[in-house]
Amino acid sequence: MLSIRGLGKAYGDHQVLQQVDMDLRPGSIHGLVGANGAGKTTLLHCLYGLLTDYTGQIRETTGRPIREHTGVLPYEPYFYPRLTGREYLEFCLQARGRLLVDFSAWNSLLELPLDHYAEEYSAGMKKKLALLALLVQDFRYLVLDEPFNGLDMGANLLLKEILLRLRAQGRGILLTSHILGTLTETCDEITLLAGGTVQRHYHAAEFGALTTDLLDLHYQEKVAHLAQLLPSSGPGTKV
Ligand SMILES: Nc1ncnc2c1ncn2[C@@H]1O[C@H](COP(=O)(O)OP(=O)(O)OP(=O)(O)O)[C@@H](O)[C@H]1O
Repeated sequence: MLSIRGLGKAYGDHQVLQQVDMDLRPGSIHGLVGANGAGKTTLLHCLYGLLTDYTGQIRETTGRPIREHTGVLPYEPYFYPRLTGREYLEFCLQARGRLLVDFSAWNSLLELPLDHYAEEYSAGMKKKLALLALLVQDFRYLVLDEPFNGLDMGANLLLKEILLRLRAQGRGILLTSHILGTLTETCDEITLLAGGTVQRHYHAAEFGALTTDLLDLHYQEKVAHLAQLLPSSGPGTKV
């Protein structure tokens, strides 16, 4: 299990995370939600070791090195210029000292033009390529930053199915998303980050409360304010 205890991270004077506790269990899908700027990506970067200047403790409870056993899907995957999709996949495997594999079976699902330059892919295709690089490797944990974002509807459904099957195989998956329905359909538990800390952990039976908690009083105040800015009987309203 990946265990996060008392995690704190600041950028200069800006304390983004404080006293965050969270677990990622093998064989489970854990969603991380929170408003823009709540610190979700920062938490994922601490977990994977892309950021190291944090306080608190992040460890794999059986002592496995986290990086070696964890695959990460960044929010905006980066691709080197002049590298085809296939070369990118080969690069990912070689960088981890893994044997090259045949990508065709997986790619028959994602249907990418692997011999074209990756930097020329559309945003959704880039996300699929970065996903493909994870799927052809055998990770115990997957950390996915907005994996559904940018994918077409078919790919979204397929990704949901892939995640459920990876979970059934015992993988632990941590993902962020702003699409509540997708999260509640796939996750076993969801953590809500607010004000830099965990506002609440929800188990599946409690997901109903999540919508209410997200659309809190603050949101109701904004809707009331919007009604003043855009009154229903505006200048263009026919009478
Ligand atoms: N490299 C950085 N330097 C300074 N501040 C940063 C840096 N990266 C993020 N931040 C700040 O940290 C806070 C949390 O950012 P983060 O990207 O973790 O949020 P998030 O929850 O992933 O947001 P979103 O839902 O918009 O993706 C924000 O206030 C952001 O401005």
